[in-house]
Amino acid sequence: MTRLRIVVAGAGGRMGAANIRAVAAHPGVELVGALDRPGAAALGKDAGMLIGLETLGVTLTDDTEAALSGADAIIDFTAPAASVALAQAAARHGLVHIIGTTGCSEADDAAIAAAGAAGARIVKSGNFSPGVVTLAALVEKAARALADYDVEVLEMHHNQKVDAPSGTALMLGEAAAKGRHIALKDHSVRVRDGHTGPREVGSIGFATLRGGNVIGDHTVILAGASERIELSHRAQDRSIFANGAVRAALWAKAQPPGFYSMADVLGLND
Ligand SMILES: NC(=O)C1=CN([C@@H]2O[C@H](COP(=O)(O)OP(=O)(O)OC[C@H]3O[C@@H](n4cnc5c(N)ncnc54)[C@H](OP(=O)(O)O)[C@@H]3O)[C@@H](O)[C@H]2O)C=CC1
Ligand SMILES: O=C(O)C1=N[C@H](C(=O)O)C[C@H](O)C1
Repeated sequence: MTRLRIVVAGAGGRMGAANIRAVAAHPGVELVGALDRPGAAALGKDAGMLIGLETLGVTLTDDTEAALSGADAIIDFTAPAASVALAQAAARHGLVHIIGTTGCSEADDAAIAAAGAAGARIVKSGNFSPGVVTLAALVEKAARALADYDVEVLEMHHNQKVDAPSGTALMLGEAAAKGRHIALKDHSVRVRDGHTGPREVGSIGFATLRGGNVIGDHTVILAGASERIELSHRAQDRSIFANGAVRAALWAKAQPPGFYSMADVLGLND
């Protein structure tokens, strides 16, 4: 059987290493390219060296067009501007584009969705762990069933994370909002400081913690008058995200061009 030919973008980053490792270990895919930004320290190195393996024969480059020639799919955990540019390249080349990048603006998301309409097969998720995607489905149900409970989303990540709230926290907030048939953007409280007054009824609150090397902890609290439900996920290794991304790439190859979620990959929307 032909293997899916994958380019890892952001190859010199934390998730880049996890993605190279996951691609190298999966029998159904092969690494054919490794991209990083112009000027990145890892350019010119072999991708295998970044993960302490033998050489893989793939050198990190900043030449997107060269890296994508002969590829079927991009796994991209980078930064919003890079993901928008790669989505447009994926549309031009008719590629699968798996996007884990968080912190995208509404305009970034619109440009990425447009690339899906223009020929790319895009799967974008704030979290590629099947456990988190399942948690989101549970949160949606709980928020619907406990319609008058206060929903708060708490997240903690390592001290190098640059965006807040995390993509996962926003995904869980969206799930709660969906359960309540409301738009998250009209009901979210992303920061509290000073004399805030009492909590607004029906709002969905976010709290962000940063420290150490925490990979990613998320808890959704549903607080009622006399009880509190807490739905939590703790990531113990970045391989859960990388393996989910490889799974999404293999799934997306068999789909028509478009914009998909990890819930689609897991069949939760069937
Ligand atoms: N959806 C999910 O399941 C997960 C999502 N993430 C998200 O993935 C993203 C990356 O996380 P992480 O690996 O920890 O971050 P890192 O900073 O370790 O890695 C990001 C990589 O992307 C590169 N990069 C940055 N800007 C550009 C650009 N404009 N063009 C090309 N490459 C670029 C960086 O290069 P340089 O270092 O040289 O700047 C670096 O190699 C974040 O948005 C994070 O939130 C993380 C884990 C799971
Ligand atoms: O930046 C990270 O590290 C992570 N980012 C994603 C997010 O923003 O939710 C996923 C995971 O929690 C790790």
